[in-house]
Amino acid sequence: MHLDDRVSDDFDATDYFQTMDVLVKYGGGHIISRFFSSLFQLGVFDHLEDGPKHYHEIAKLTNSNSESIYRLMRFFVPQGLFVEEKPGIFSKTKQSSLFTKNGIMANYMGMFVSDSHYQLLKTFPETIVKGEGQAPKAMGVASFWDCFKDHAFEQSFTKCMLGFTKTASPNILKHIDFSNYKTIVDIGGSHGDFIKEVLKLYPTIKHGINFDKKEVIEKLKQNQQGENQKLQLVSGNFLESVPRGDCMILKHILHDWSDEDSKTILNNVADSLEDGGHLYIFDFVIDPKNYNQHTLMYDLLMLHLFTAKERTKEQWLQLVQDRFTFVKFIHEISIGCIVLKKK
Ligand SMILES: C[S@@+](CC[C@H](N)C(=O)[O-])C[C@H]1O[C@@H](n2cnc3c(N)ncnc32)[C@H](O)[C@@H]1O
Repeated sequence: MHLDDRVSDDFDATDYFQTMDVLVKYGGGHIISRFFSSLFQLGVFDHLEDGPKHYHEIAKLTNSNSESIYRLMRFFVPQGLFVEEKPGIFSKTKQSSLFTKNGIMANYMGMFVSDSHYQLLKTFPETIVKGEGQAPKAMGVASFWDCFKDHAFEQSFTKCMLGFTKTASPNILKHIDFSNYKTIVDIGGSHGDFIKEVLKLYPTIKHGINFDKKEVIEKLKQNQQGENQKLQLVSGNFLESVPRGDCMILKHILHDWSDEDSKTILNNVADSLEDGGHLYIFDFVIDPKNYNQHTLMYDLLMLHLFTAKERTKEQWLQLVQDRFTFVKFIHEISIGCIVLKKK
């Protein structure tokens, strides 16, 4: 090796591990993803639910090689997925329970590690070159939402969103008081889980409307007989109109849409919002002084899927200013929350 081929002389152990971190996390993300999905496929998370177990027992239960399963589980201890309580004895954590076969994140996880998701990202470099999302091209559709014509896809997406909501709802409900509203409308409410939680917590709310695309609402109607009498399932297109209410929710909606389409949605919301009512937008807020990598990952995913984006505080304020007055950001809400009043 020539001397010039080496990194500089002050490249020390810290630099070495930082480089390896970058390599493993970004270059080798797919490697770790396969490790993780193996745990999921073998049902390792499920087997820890009823108490800590020695890896020999996990190996028996999953029909696996003892030493291999030990090494796989050990890999995820630093990530906080398991605790190795005593040598060879592993216990579950808050995180591992979410990834059991019926766990809240199981569907999300299933989608992330599926071959079709890998396929979907093959066109990502083209997205960057063109500045327009090429995921629909990789999926063979004109727009991502066309995939909903395939019921299996729609169901799997809806279950993913349910996982997202289940993890975010407790934090949202802790920081917002919905008690003064009469009619709450969840626009693009998908599975309807969020509005059901709100109705359960606030018996004074008279009416809840879960509004979404026809494909989503029809499926919900088939499965939800005899549920909450106050909950109405309404189908439609939020680019055309939305139902009336004094509390409007847009949760993980506007980050799927360009500024132009978002303004159309916001106009329709303003037209249907009762005087004195509020709009709650739940979407990430990019803080350039404190970047959050999770938010920035979704920003790129939104670009790839929808030619859309996550927004900074300033971008949000500019987007809503034609029809809404800014009330506040609720910073305690992990997924971001902007509260607005109609102008
Ligand atoms: C990213 S999901 C968010 C779901 C839900 N709000 C949540 O946070 O879990 C976007 C939702 O918007 C719905 N959607 C997409 N286009 C729509 C349209 N034109 N009219 C009504 N709903 C639409 C989708 O069916 C989907 O349920």
